[in-house]
Amino acid sequence: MSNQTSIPVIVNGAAGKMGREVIKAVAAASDLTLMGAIDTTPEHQGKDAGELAGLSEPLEVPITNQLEPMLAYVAGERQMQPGVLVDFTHPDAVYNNIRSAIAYGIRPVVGTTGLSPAQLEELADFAEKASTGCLVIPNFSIGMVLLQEAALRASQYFDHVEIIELHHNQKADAPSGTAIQTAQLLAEMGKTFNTAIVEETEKIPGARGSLADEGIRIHSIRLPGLIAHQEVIFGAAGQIYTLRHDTSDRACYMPGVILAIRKVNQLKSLVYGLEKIL
Ligand SMILES: NC(=O)C1=CN([C@@H]2O[C@H](COP(=O)(O)OP(=O)(O)OC[C@H]3O[C@@H](n4cnc5c(N)ncnc54)[C@H](OP(=O)(O)O)[C@@H]3O)[C@@H](O)[C@H]2O)C=CC1
Ligand SMILES: O=C(O)C1=N[C@H](C(=O)O)C[C@H](O)C1
Repeated sequence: MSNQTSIPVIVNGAAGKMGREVIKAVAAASDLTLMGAIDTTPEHQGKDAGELAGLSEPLEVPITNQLEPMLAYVAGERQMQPGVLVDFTHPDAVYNNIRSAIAYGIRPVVGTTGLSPAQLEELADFAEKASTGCLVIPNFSIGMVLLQEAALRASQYFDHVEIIELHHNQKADAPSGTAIQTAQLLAEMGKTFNTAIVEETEKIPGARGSLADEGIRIHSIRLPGLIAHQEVIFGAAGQIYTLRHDTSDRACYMPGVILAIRKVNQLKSLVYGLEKIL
């Protein structure tokens, strides 16, 4: 692959659980070039990103905490395609990371969850004005897209639905970005779910989970031993219809991440959700 057709990629959160998977996936893709590996963890500064990710050979890309200089460096690289920032960091950091990338003309591919609706709106405005593509994808696995499609079909026939999301206990945000997106998609079907037939009293606050739009409830479970799992449970007289997705390895997200890196340069604004680019 010549430099002109190669896409330069910066991975932010490169020392994290997802970042390490992304480093391996980018290294294995012949049309992508890993230019930078950013992470704020002090003990990983200067380590080779490939070795940290478990590759047998070093990639000669050291982990650094210098995001802005790296964005500037890749933005100045005229012999390659426009650069892409893949972000798997932390809900507190992701908004500023996306703004910085767009300001440098680097296209963000964002897996980090926890952006508020107001932040997403602001970022969409910012990307639009800069005419820069940006992908925000709450879940990169094809299985989740299919689950959500099935849930939308089921919601045409069922008026009662609750979501349970189950994750490892290192997760910072709740509910998960995926559960929020699933509830949003269902709420957009134009009906109200779960009309109460009794007056409920929560004896312990939170017992009935969180209430999203259109009456949809989300329950969040955090336990060691879990990775990422979601159930959408529909109920009607005499029947229960359950949709479930289980993640057993973070490799499941990588085809979606690589597709997003390849597609984001064709966009001129912010796009939310993997289903929009399949
Ligand atoms: N969209 C999707 O399909 C998926 C999304 N996710 C989301 O991705 C995010 C990351 O998940 P995961 O990899 O499991 O988390 P990890 O905590 O394992 O990794 C995050 C890494 O980012 C580092 N970091 C934190 N803040 C910054 C910052 N400001 N700049 C650079 N690096 C930073 C962390 O360092 P330190 O630990 O020292 O803070 C850590 O090394 C979460 O929001 C998660 O919900 C996860 C899986 C799939
Ligand atoms: O933190 C995680 O692990 C995951 N986060 C994303 C989310 O919040 O939906 C995607 C997936 O569930 C894994």
